[in-house]
Amino acid sequence: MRIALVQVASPGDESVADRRERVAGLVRSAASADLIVLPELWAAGYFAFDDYDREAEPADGATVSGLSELARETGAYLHVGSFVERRPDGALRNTAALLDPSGSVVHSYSKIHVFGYESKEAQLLQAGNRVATTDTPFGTVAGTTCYDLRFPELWRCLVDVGAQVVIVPAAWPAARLEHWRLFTSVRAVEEQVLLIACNATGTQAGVELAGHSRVVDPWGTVLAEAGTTEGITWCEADPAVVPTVRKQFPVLADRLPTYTDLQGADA
Ligand SMILES: O=C(O)CCC(=O)C(=O)O
Repeated sequence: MRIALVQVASPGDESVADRRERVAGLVRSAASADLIVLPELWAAGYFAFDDYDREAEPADGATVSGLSELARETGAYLHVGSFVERRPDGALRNTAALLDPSGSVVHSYSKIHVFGYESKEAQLLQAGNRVATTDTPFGTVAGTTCYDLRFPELWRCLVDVGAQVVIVPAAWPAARLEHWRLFTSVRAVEEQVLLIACNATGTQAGVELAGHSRVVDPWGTVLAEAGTTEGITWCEADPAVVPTVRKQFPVLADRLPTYTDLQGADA
């Protein structure tokens, strides 16, 4: 499969309408991909906390409907990154969606671990509380978002529900680039998944984003890694690598049924 990671900058002096048009151009130039992936909250800008309420949209709002047309036009699976979703009850969430080539939403995920360190996300957004998978021609796909990378329990849960490919939109700061590299590699190896992570780049509200979008296979091979500029990073990946590695090195099968029994006194 041919993957296009579309690394986007969201400068504060650009209107959201202009950004949507610019990103549409980038997505069009990735039309030969089987899967196109965008970063976390690229339209509003992750660090533009004061704009979240104004830019919030319903699940079928400007981000999903605009990109749904582009999925049809390009004939690719298109991961919209994430957007500030206004739920029917008024709550706001950081929601990601995957569109199939007909433009239909086939997977959606609201970020479970909202981020509170030097971030207002945890104050402003409601945490999601569900994981799910969807079957695609390139395997069983699940999503998580950015900070979720730090929580192995969540990633194990994705494996338990059948994930083979995990798509991760992010707005990970440059200050912790080495953590980004470590976690994307470790989660791919630990969970034996094909991990496709698209990060934001540029500077937002004085915070420099790391870029370095990555694709890592279950053996830990980095199939692609972007630099820090905005644009498309291409990657060829063979989704069969997941069942192959899981069969040849069946570490997931060696998990104990439960680990809670290990706590406390020696038995
Ligand atoms: O965990 C980190 O260091 C970055 C997390 C983050 O920026 C996010 O979740 O948007």
